[in-house]
Amino acid sequence: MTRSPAPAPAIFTEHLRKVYKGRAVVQDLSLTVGEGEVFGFLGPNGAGKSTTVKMLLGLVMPTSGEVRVLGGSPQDPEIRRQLGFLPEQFRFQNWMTAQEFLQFHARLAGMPHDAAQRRIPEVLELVGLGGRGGETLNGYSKGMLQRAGLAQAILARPRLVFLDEPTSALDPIGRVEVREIITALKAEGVAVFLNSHLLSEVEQVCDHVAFVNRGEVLRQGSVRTLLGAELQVEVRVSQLSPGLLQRLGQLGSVQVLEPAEGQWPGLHLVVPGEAAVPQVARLVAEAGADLYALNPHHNDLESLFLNLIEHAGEAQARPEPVAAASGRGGR
Ligand SMILES: Nc1ncnc2c1ncn2[C@@H]1O[C@H](COP(=O)(O)OP(=O)(O)OP(=O)(O)O)[C@@H](O)[C@H]1O
Repeated sequence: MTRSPAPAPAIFTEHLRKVYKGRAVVQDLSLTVGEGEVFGFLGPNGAGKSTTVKMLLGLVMPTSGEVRVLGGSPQDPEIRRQLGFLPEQFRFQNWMTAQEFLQFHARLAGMPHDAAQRRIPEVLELVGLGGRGGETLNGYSKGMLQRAGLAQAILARPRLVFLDEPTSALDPIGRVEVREIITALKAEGVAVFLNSHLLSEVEQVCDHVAFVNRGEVLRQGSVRTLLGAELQVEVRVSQLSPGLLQRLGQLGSVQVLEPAEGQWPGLHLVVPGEAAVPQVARLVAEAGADLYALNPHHNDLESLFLNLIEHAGEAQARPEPVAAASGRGGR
């Protein structure tokens, strides 16, 4: 019986750890990112995201633990050739035109000259710089530079791309375009490892996410599972009788809102799914009240993130102030 080997994940790490000056800035990091998956790596400033990316790219040696990208070592030039990287702070060769800059990176990536000549106008078009490739980079705006950086990252048709804050300098149109590029990469089977503080964007484009804080994964999973089917519903009515409150309480957890000048009495309900929404309307009508607002919305990554970080802060921060933390974790 022949057994075909399972395809290697795009990224695999186990118990990955990095210690700087006696302090573990990444600890016990175990991640798997599948081929063609868009993975969001999220955390507050200083959480260890860039250090992790550098270890995945083979630019920083882990203190301990295992890293495999595309089934091999990130130190292997054959593997590196298949990786793309857009760092947050790219140092551009400003005196070059965008075309020269991409030709330079094509040579670094070992692309044959003819293939590069065909590919460069294609990627310039893709990132919205079609017709601007002949201009020198020192005349580019911040957003144009970020687009040029993205063109560089996808130039050599990588199988895995690391994008560190790829939309930080872009206007809303540019952000939508980058999301479309990421979706197109995914459709071609390219895996994308995305660092971004723009959680609404991450939510739209990522399949899986991991939340990190102080070098540790707090939670990881598919966006769908993490956000769940649960709904938050804001309800405003002409009168909130104890009977109505009691019946609504049977649908889910209820929090009565503070009465405010000029606003109808209101409450927040957390219900298990959409089926509860028309039931709310029915119960209000049955109680003889008028319904002024019924606003259901799903949890979002931002509130999940804030919640996780807040709880992690409570658990982690108290006993060990940051300055004292330098003694912990070094092996
Ligand atoms: N070369 C280094 N030497 C010493 N400490 C370092 C080094 N690089 C990073 N650190 C420390 O490691 C911690 C994590 O830094 P890292 O840049 O990985 O965080 P980050 O999550 O990418 O932050 P940000 O969102 O602000 O970019 C920080 O406390 C940082 O000061």
